[in-house]
Amino acid sequence: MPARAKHGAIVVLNAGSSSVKFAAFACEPDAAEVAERLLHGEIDGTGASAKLVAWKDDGTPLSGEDLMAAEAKAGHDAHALGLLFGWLKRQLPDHRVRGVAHRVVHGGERFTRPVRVTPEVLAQLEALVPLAPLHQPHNLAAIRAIAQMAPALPQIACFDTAFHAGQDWVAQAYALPRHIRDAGVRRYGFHGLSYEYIAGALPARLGPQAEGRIVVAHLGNGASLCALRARRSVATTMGFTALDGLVMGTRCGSLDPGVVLYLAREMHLSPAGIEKLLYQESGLLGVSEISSDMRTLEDSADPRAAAAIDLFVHRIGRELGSLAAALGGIDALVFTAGIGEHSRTVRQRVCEGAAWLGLELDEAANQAHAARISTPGSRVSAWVIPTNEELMLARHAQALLAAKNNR
Ligand SMILES: Nc1ncnc2c1ncn2[C@@H]1O[C@H](COP(=O)(O)OP(=O)(O)O)[C@@H](O)[C@H]1O
Ligand SMILES: CC(=O)OP(=O)(O)O
Ligand SMILES: [Mg+2]
Repeated sequence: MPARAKHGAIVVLNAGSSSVKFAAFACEPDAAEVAERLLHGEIDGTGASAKLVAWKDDGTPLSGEDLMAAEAKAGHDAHALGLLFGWLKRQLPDHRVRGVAHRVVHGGERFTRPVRVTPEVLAQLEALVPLAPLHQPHNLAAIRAIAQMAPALPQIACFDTAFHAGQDWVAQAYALPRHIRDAGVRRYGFHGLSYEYIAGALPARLGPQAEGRIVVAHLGNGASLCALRARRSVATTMGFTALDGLVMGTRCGSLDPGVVLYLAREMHLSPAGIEKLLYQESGLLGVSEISSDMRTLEDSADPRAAAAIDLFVHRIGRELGSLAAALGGIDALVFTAGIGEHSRTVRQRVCEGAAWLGLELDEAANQAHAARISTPGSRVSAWVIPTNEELMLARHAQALLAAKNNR
């Protein structure tokens, strides 16, 4: 029997700090755009508490023994990702997987656009592991696991840092000696795939205002703000690493560098101990001593949970003022990612704190998770736009593969 002609598909993997999101999109070799999403899912959490869920795009839940095994191996583990990839391929019997796109958090100075992964590229990305210890090792482990299973399959790395690469020098520089800057120590910024997706989604929602002065609040387990002018990144709260800026699930956000010196000299913490403290034991978890998860904190009656949320909201307000200053004013505020899309309380408190900027919250719209949550008369509009990093990954991979085909 002649083999059936197969459609093309692109698989995408988005390994964040608290989850691995995955999806497959249909796309033909020369098409300008990816077609429909075929399936999607998520491994939420790591270790014993990891939960793995997947759905076809019509909403039908998917399951399978490999998926359960991947769950048992817990999330970021390379073997689990290998199992997951094998399972994904079997879910797509009518499709030939043409490529796998990965979110890679740090691209450093060199990678400012998506790139096909080669052994040389992988080595360069490896050197950036110290700059993104919560993410980069998992991103690269996934690439390696799939390369072992399917050595000829194109893998495409898409960078969280790339969207910010065009910022002005002043937005990127630290006031450190020049030779330190020349060694690559500067602000990079992250969550770029999310901001790029939102920038693309703005015109349909905001009309001409989309080209104005906009702050996007990506509030997930990692959290940052990005100032957009004409839909380009002008400034952002994360810096050299994804530690800077806002309070996050387990990360401290902005910190006087004198604290790091004090921890080392006076409290005798090693570099590894400081890294663990700042990346994994601080933020909402460190302040509340309860959880890094906003849902758990919002459900808790413990005053320490309330204090952690207070600090989270306070820091957003301060950083929002800073980005509004960088933009010379603000026309719109957009909420996205896990907390931004789902937490009415956080959105309400952030918007109330931004009243001085001219933002008036529409409480009913906020309660209803409406797309626009500011009043019609509000000078600054406020929005909730679900992000879609996975679609951005698929689009980048498709563009890169199509460019290769057409050469
Ligand atoms: N309904 C909800 N209410 C409040 N917070 C929520 C809700 N759903 C998800 N979150 C929060 O979103 C965060 C995870 O965001 P997400 O963007 O998925 O994370 P990641 O950075 O791993 O991609 C967690 O703090 C989680 O508690
Ligand atoms: C860069 C970053 O913090 O990513 P995430 O929010 O997915 O952890
Ligand atoms: Mg994320």
